[in-house]
Amino acid sequence: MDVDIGNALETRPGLTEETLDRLDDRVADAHDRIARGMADDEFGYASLNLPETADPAAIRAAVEPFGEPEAVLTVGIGGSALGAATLADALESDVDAHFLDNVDPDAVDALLADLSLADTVVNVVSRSGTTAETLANFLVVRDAMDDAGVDWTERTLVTTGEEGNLRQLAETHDLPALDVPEGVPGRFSALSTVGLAVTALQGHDVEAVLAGGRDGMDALSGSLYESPAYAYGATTYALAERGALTNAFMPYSESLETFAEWFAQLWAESLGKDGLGQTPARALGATDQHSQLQLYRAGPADKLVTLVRPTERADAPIPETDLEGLSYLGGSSLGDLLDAEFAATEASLAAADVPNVRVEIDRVDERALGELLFGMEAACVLYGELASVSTFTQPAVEWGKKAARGLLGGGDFPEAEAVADKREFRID
Ligand SMILES: O=P(O)(O)OC[C@H]1O[C@H](O)[C@H](O)[C@@H](O)[C@@H]1O
Repeated sequence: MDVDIGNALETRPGLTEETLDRLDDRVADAHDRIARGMADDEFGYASLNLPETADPAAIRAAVEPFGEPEAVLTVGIGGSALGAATLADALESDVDAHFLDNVDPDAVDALLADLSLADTVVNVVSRSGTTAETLANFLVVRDAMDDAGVDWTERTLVTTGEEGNLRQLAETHDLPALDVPEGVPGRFSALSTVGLAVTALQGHDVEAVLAGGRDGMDALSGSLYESPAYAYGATTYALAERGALTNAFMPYSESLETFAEWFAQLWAESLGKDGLGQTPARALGATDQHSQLQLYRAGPADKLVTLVRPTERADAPIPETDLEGLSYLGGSSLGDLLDAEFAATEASLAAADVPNVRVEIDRVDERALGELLFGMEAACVLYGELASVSTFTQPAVEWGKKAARGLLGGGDFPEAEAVADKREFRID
């Protein structure tokens, strides 16, 4: 993973080389703290050890009994879905990957109506083993399997923590089960059993993903000038301090569209604390050049744009044409066009003094994705250290979870009482 922060210098807001030098002293201290946390396998920091601690053989052994399925249906939400979805949407496979990460009845119905459940592995994932959406969806899927005459105990893989409803279910029915590693919050679990079981079921190279993560580990050092991940974390932090409160994350590859969704959870849930944080906005190049870019270039000077791309990709020629005015396209390729769009967006933002950072990987493959996922996690942890926030907790999300559970009669949660305080001011 390469990071180019040149277009974050002398912009509005922006950094100077002196700012970066001063920041670099703080990066050294933050790196020491991170390295200590990793060495002690402290909660959260342990996630950065996953490229070395994850066990690909255990993952392969757990998926082996399922043979070569037609599809894998993951039932999970947030960090229990987005890491696997990022890898699945980036890498091509003959095994379709579907994700039930919402409880919209129409969407659930439509997905189940289209699936041949007899040829599908159901991969139910929840770190806590208690998340209402995941368990409700699983009960619906299990019922659908019964209705289709499929023995659900034969077609279900469980990935969960030591306790919780899901662990009990796995034990009661002797289901194949993988453990969520200790000390790893959901949004940092892509490079573990949580993210990689689907990768294995789809026939991808799990070892290569982890090798990419190790490339990222090897690249960490006590200076932002030597570590692309830290350069990204330090730059985004310093820009946020100076008013760049939105980070528009814009991959120039459809295969990385879900990666932007994964990034959004990582950035929002980890860094949105104590009145601080940077709002992740999801965009896609070149599509959003024709919509959101207007705001990014000419709206309030409170943003930075992160432009992500693979430097090598498959290409498709644009046929020659005698259509008037279009000869400049003929003989070129869609890849050339996308690269020109990328360069044009970068230049257009820079010309308007909008800070932007370029993140590049060689190509979209297992190894580069492993490095990219690890790199963004390390960037996020560094940002959290610099901002002194509690990167690995999510109390605001938990609040809502408790309120919803209380409303459904799932326990006595004072948070649920706040629902009655809703102010009304209706206009009919
Ligand atoms: O894996 P689970 O325990 O089911 O949690 C799934 C998601 O639930 C919560 O909303 C947390 O804030 C997320 O960080 C987590 O990824």
